[in-house]
Amino acid sequence: MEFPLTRHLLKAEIHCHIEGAAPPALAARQAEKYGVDTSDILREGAYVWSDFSEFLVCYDRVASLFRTDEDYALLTESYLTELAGENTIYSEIIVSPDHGDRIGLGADAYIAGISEGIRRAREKTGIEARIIVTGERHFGPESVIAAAKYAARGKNPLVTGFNMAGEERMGRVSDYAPAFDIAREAGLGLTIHAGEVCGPFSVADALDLVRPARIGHGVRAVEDPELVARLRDLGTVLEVCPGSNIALGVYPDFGSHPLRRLKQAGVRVCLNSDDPPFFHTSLAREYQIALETMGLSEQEIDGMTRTALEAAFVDEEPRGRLLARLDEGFRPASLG
Ligand SMILES: Nc1ncnc2[nH]cnc12
Ligand SMILES: [Zn+2]
Repeated sequence: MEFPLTRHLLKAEIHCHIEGAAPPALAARQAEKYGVDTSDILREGAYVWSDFSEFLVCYDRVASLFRTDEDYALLTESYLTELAGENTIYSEIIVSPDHGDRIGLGADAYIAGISEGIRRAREKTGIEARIIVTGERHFGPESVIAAAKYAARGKNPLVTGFNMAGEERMGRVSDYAPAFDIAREAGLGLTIHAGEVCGPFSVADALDLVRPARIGHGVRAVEDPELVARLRDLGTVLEVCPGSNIALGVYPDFGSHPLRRLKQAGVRVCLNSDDPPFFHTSLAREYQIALETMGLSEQEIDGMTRTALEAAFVDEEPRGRLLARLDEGFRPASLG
């Protein structure tokens, strides 16, 4: 789908799960290739799930359809090429070594395939990308700690950050804090899914125990004004994914989504797609909704792109180049 109103704006995102970027048509081809019955999760060209728990099951099933390094190279290359076609200059991809292990590919080959996809897309389009290793909370603290140890080995220079995704209602952040200690010690950037399904306590726990530079979602912090002030004062960046929040029923519609309120309260926020085809969205659609439905100006949207690049887990040299591109690239539609 085309989103012409924000076509001219340069874009960046720092929160997209690689398997969550798989278009249903590609997942169907993968299922055919490996002889897997997906009739319960894939119907009429769309993923089938009805709530957050079912979404996570569906996600893990789709992940299991990608089984070789080349499968992952193709998925990554096609996602980034599509993003570049929407004027995106930077993307951070969230990857889970557990998925590589679960299909018997192994984490090294899994990440090598994703890195190859990044290389191919960059060569074709110039898009820059980095990899954020994530632990999956519903696989338990041991697996999240193992993911952190894996990321901390620092074998691949494209791996620049550590995250925790998955079932936010499982356990407390304190159970998983040792994983973040390992990642911090290794110099990785830290971000954590919090305040998406659970309320402000989850964001407060993350700030207390993980001290992340960024939080995945974090939107439910809006329910606690003191927490909002704390996020503002700390300068913590919220990786906001409005389309995901609406699809998962965190908010009933874009009119009630707190992105604008958080931004007006001085919290640093940026736009992200999360798992675009699962939520019938794309980064371009998120930009268009921010403009058309949430009433943000082009300047404000461009400011969020700047925030994403400022908060990106990338070295200063490429960051400088990306920010310079953004500065050169900004032309409000009204100026033609
Ligand atoms: N929105 C989301 N929340 C938590 N874990 C996820 N994994 C993929 N998408 C996710
Ligand atoms: Zn996410």
